[in-house]
Amino acid sequence: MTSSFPASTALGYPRIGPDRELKRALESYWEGRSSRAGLEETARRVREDTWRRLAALGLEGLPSNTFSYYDQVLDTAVLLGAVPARYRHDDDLTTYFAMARGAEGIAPLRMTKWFDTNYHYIVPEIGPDTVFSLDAAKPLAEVREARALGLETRPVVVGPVTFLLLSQAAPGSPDGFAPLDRLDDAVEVYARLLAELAAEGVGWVQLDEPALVADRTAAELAAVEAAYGRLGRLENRPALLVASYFGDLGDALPVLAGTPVEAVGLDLVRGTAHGVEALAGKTVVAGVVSGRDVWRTDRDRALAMLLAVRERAGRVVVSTSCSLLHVPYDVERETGLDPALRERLAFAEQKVAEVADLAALLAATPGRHLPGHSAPEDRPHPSRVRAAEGRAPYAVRAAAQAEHLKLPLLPVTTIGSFPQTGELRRARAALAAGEIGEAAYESMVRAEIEQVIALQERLGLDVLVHGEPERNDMVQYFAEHLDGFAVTRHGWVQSYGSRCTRPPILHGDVRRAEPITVRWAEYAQSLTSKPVKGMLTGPVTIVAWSFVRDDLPLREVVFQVADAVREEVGDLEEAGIRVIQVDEPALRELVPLRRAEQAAYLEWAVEAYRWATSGASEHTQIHTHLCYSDADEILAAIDALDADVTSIESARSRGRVLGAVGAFPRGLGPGVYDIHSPRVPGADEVEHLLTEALRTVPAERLWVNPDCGLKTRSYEQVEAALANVVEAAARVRERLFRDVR
Ligand SMILES: CN1c2c(nc(N)[nH]c2=O)NC[C@@H]1CNc1ccc(C(=O)N[C@@H](CCC(=O)N[C@@H](CCC(=O)N[C@@H](CCC(=O)O)C(=O)O)C(=O)O)C(=O)O)cc1
Ligand SMILES: N[C@@H](CCS)C(=O)O
Ligand SMILES: [Zn+2]
Repeated sequence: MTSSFPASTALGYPRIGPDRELKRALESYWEGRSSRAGLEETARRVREDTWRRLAALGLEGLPSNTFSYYDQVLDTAVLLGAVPARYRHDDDLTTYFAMARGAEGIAPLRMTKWFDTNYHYIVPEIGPDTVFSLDAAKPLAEVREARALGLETRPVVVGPVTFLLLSQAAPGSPDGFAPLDRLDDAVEVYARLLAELAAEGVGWVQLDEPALVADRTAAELAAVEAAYGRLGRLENRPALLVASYFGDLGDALPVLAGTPVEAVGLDLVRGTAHGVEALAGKTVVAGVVSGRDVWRTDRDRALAMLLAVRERAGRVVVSTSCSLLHVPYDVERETGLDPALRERLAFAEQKVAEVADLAALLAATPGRHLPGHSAPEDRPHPSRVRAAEGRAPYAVRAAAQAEHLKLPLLPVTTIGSFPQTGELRRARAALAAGEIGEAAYESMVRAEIEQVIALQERLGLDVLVHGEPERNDMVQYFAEHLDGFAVTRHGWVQSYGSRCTRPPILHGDVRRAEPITVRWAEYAQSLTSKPVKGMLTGPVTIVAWSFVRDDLPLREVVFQVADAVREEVGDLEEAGIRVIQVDEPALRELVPLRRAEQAAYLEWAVEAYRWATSGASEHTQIHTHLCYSDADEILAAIDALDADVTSIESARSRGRVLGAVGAFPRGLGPGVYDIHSPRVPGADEVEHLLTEALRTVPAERLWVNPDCGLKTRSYEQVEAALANVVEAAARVRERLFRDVR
């Protein structure tokens, strides 16, 4: 049955296209500007180019089914037939995109973070009555497509345990039901998938199980044993690689070792080779080339690790630590980077070449340990954490701010960004290409600020924003204005669906040479007597959404950024800005996957935020904003940030969020407008949400705001939605006054 595993592989590859070809094809298809055939042709070309390139780079084991029109978890739900009835449509692609993006009158499935990355997956819904049925069309088609090019591939599918652990219970499921309860039924579909792939002549299949690198209960480990015991004992199946990544397998390693799977993938960058002896007799797919950073691999260190694993476990394959989905395509295109920096960098192409080189080196190294090299250890670092001298107590601040700002009850505000129009993005691209000058671009930004302020005054908002028109991205913009960062021209990484970011590269000591946002905030404030909220990205988020130097502990780097943010807060205050928001949407994202490490992280992350904001006077109102994450899990840390006002995503998961944060002791703005959907909420709906919020949040602490920034929406949607939000707040205020009288 088993052919031996090729000597080198990658667990997955980017799929948006080196020039974001898939993004453009998807958006054009969604907007009705192109046909399904056009989209399929772009997708086929992206896959073909990827396989050909990987083969040309010398990679032996090529992955397939790593392409996706939207998300690999959603693809797995389709593969298993787990499509909720409300999304079903005659056309399979219409069904698929309805789950991802919603359809007329139907909200999409929830979207959340993929482990501790900035990639977002679609959360499947599994209930006691979900009928699983195999739809193997996609993995089979990719195998055949590659074969037509003369290339054999290894289909990659999210494994059953991770799939079910990442799923949510379908609405109406009985209390106590968990999707993992359906393991046996799901595994039967995986069994049928393996049989179909075997019939197709597929030699190896990769089942991804990153959920196994987090703490797992005994019952969950038993599920791993049951699933891979059952799949391993199948008679007619391809050989199985169970791939773990983003950390150490820990207790799950001996469990997997006891199952009949042929290969186990280990992340040897974030994890260790601890316990690898247990895998003797299996193939270890050794992830020594990082899929999470952009640094060149230390060849000696990687080879030492490979030799140590070979000595202790036997068969070793050189691989990436995880899919390369999280890094850009090709550093060679970044001709604008300082050559000294570029030499230190490796994007997906360079990482694949490193894998192939290491495999050749390993094959040519007969010995065991490399003389002079032991398995690498972390270097000790001095720690430098600043203790923020706390601000005045909240009650004192609240009184000072009430006096200073004179805001109405239930103040209405937004999270910062207004729609980023095509015109603005095109102008920025033209500025970068030297087609227009700085002055022309800046006058466009100023005109946009004027319009955004005028719009908010017309609609009757209480705390205004300048709209962030000058920012390409809430992290990249700051990176472009701080020393210690480099930014790329083509380094796009998929964030969700067709949306991408270009994570900056934090390579040196971070320093703010001059104020960054002050002139825009000052200009906006000059146009209105209402308070304009200064808008900054917090230190944890700037670091979380960048590729970060690996020669300093993360907390050191975060504190360097916090210094810069603190200086900016001071300058905004000095310029007369009375409300300052410091966003930390990535606070949850960096929480370590293992519980034992979480408290220490949260402690320094909170301390960094407080350092960034605690220089502000008691009259200055500090806001923070969080989104894209389950705030309930880090509530104590959010509380400890000590911001005067916290806005939080909640329009879609109301009950859960309010249940958790309702008793928050300072200002709270649970989002009342789901900005991820093109839908415009009605005033009645917002009024209902506010009324509901008032059951747990006292009126004097309740704020009214959308879930997140408005940059992905159109002005048409935003104007209509904000008008309804203002109207709803006015109605509720009126009701509150009536009740008092
Ligand atoms: C809040 N979110 C963010 C995350 N990470 C970030 N780094 N930033 C975030 O805001 N993580 C969690 C969430 C994820 N959400 C999003 C939401 C939206 C996007 C998004 O819209 N991305 C844009 C790219 C944005 C950008 O940087 N644009 C540049 C480049 C403009 C451009 O592409 N120009 C074109 C020509 C113009 C044209 O024809 O339109 C070109 O150069 O070819 C800019 O504005 O200057 C996206 O389009 O994907 C991402 C994450
Ligand atoms: N101020 C940012 C936060 C997004 S999380 C925005 O409004 O887009
Ligand atoms: Zn947000």
